[in-house]
Amino acid sequence: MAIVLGDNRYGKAENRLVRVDREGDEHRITDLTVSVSLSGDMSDTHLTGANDKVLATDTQKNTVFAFARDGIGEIEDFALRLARHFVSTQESIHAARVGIVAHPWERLRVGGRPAHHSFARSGAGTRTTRVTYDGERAWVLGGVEDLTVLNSTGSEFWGFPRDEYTTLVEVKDRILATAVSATWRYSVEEADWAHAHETALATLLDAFGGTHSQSLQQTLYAMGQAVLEAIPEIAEIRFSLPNKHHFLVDLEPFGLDNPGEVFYAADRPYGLIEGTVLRDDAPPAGPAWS
Ligand SMILES: O=c1[nH]c(=O)c2[nH]c(=O)[nH]c2[nH]1
Repeated sequence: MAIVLGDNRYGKAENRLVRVDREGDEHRITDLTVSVSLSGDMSDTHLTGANDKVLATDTQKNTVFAFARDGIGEIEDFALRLARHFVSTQESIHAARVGIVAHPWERLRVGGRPAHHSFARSGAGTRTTRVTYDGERAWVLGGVEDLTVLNSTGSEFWGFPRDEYTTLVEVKDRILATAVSATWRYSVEEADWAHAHETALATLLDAFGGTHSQSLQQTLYAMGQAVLEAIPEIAEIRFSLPNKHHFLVDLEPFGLDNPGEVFYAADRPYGLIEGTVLRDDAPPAGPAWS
């Protein structure tokens, strides 16, 4: 028996980067969390402690900030620039993964007008990307996290199996709420990323609101199908959807009825509905998800 080094990668995770772009008095904020992860010829550092092939994670962090000096642009492009840089400048680095989460800020209104330099953190979903580059080609993921949505009707759940442990009552009208985490895989290395993201987001929301749902699973598929139909450059989309249960409160002990108006919004446990929707002729994902 021999013991060998398996897969490994290393990098600087969660670099918090804020850039202010100024056009006269008017400012724009880009607020990112950037994670870098590199892999390659890293046997020596693990086996002998020789670090001559290890681009320090501190250098990786500095590179993120230095690259931001000349502008960030779309997060997908920023991630591509960084990933290509690490692989093309360091012989020992064979692959780079750069993940970015963009934290949204909304311009405040001050004195009834859009403020020049005042913002509030907005809560409507967080844009994400992850780029993997192997020296030859790049794989680009886009996505959204924490997009909390709710339908106050138009949702049913019934017809499920009943066994000795089943207490859930069948319903033809319920609240359906979730915090959408979706990650989609582009089949291209270049695109109008901003437009694709906006379209994906608008399509997701439209499908969520527009689907009369028999289950969150059905809504998941409807959202995925709509995104793939709307954006030819997206090959595959993966969802993680917590079912944010809203239970009708029993008001009978207080001598009151509850005609579907008062709910307890449960925190946990929650159903977790996960699934992938993809084109049957989708190109191979390569290392995109790994
Ligand atoms: O949309 C739903 N899917 C389920 O699988 C499920 N299971 C459950 O208890 N409630 C729900 N709702």
